[in-house]
Amino acid sequence: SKDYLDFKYLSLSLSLSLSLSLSLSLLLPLLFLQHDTTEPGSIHSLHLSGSGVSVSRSPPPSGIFLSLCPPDSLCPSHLLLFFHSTNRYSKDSISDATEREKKLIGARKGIQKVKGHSKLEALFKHPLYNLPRPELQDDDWLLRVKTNEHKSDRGSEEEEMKEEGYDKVTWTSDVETHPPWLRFHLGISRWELYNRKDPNLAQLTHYLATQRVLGAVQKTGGTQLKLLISFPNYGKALLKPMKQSRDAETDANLFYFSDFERHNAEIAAFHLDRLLGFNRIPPVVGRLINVTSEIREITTDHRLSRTFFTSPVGNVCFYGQCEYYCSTEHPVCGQPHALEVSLATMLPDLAIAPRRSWRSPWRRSYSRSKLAQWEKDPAYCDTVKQTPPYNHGNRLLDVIDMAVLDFLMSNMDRHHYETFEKFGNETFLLHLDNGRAFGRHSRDEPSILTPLKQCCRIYRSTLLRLRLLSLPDFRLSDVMRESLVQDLLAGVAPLLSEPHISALDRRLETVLQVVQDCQEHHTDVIYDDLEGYDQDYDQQPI
Ligand SMILES: Nc1ncnc2c1ncn2[C@@H]1O[C@H](COP(=O)(O)OP(=O)(O)OP(=O)(O)O)[C@@H](O)[C@H]1O
Ligand SMILES: [Mn+2]
Repeated sequence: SKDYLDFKYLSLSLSLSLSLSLSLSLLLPLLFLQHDTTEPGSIHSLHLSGSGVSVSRSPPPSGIFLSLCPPDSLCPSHLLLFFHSTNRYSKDSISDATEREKKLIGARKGIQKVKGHSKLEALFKHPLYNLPRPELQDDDWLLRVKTNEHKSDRGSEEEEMKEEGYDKVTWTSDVETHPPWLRFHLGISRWELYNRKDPNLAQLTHYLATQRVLGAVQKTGGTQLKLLISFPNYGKALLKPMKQSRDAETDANLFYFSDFERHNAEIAAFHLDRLLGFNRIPPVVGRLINVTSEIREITTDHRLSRTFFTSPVGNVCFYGQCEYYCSTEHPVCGQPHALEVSLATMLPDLAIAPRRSWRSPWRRSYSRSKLAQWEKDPAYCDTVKQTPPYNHGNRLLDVIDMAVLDFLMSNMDRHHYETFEKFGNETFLLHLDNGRAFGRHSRDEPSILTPLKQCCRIYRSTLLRLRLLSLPDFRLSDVMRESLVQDLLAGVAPLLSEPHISALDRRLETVLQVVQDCQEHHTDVIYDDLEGYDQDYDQQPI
């Protein structure tokens, strides 16, 4: 029997408008097949076709993946095909982890014992966090392993596969066979980046926090230093280093576009987004990295390695090459080797799952002197409402969700957001790049809420969850504290200082107040996305 992997957009996004034969002759010398022949199910053929690449192999289909390496990755060629036969993500991966990490895991277990009256658990049990999900069709998944194609030439083999359970469900939810990052990719749908209840999420964060670092190179794109880290089993993560102490508040005279990126903001943003019920930020974990053994000694990136030096007090430092803050004056330093970093799960490669980047209508001017249009025109939302894609569907409401998230964490740097091209305009918005959040706790930035204030529109489900989070039993600051403690790095130091955590409650009150003010002056403020569900969510015991 045969299984087909078929990534529709492959040839398109590779810009291989060349003929098939030309593509074949160009690509084949570049192919590196990495296949563990001790595992069952060897590959017996490979097809390049107009619609992409498909692979057929003998059963059981315990795992095949095809990956295209970005230009700035460690791949030895432009195109790599990886074939995961099975379970190379070994369960004893912890044994790879350092002693230090083991200690951290110990610390985390200690924390888990305090369960029983967990506000976080109570929150996630609430019906508002367990809404019926729309049934997903084939094209609602970002990546699908096609098993029903070529049905006619399969015949009885197809039946056989079904009997043995090798249907789509097996491919996408069999937690045993794929490494966690791959299961994460296969779980991305039109409406959310991950399912909060998917047990793979914990495995994915554990994987990021403990797997051996195989490679570290600078990631191009963006303005500040970040590294692309690679792990065994081809997992990858985006690393942002710690640059300033936890308690440092951003200088009030610095413009938002001059602010440093914060590793803990990336981590905290992931937790906050999940607590709001959005699930639109790729999982991010904190980790201590040894800058010498896990970056300097293994990197193949000379532009990076030549920026290493030892500071006057004997710490190993580097600064890399980038537009902002990549100089001797702004070093990233270990103590003497250990450095706190954030590691964000990488989304599927752009060649497999292209994304579209959208300029935010409420983007700041990124100028010291100019105001943006939205700052000058109180009726700005009327213009936005008439402009595609905001004139149709839920896009405006999604931007308002994003503004609420950004206001709570005081992120002024949301110049763009992204969507997966495959899903067109009917899809969730990715909230990437949160490094400039949580800069100041003593001040709120009201202008971040402008989309909500000017449009006076919000999803009912979002509003109800915000109200829930303002109640003592689910208080946002408390669930945030509890959620952040799950990160291994919390064993080193709390990921957010208390003033940042309590600022969340204050800002949440402001959001609710803005909605109330809207309701006093407008009808139609609340968009009822819960219509048709039989439960009365307002009446839930709280
Ligand atoms: N988890 C991720 N997986 C894949 N790509 C990502 C991920 N996070 C960010 N990116 C991509 O990398 C680019 C740069 O990342 P990021 O925006 O965090 O860096 P930055 O230096 O802050 O950028 P900028 O200066 O433009 O704000 C983003 O535009 C995004 O497309
Ligand atoms: Mn940024």
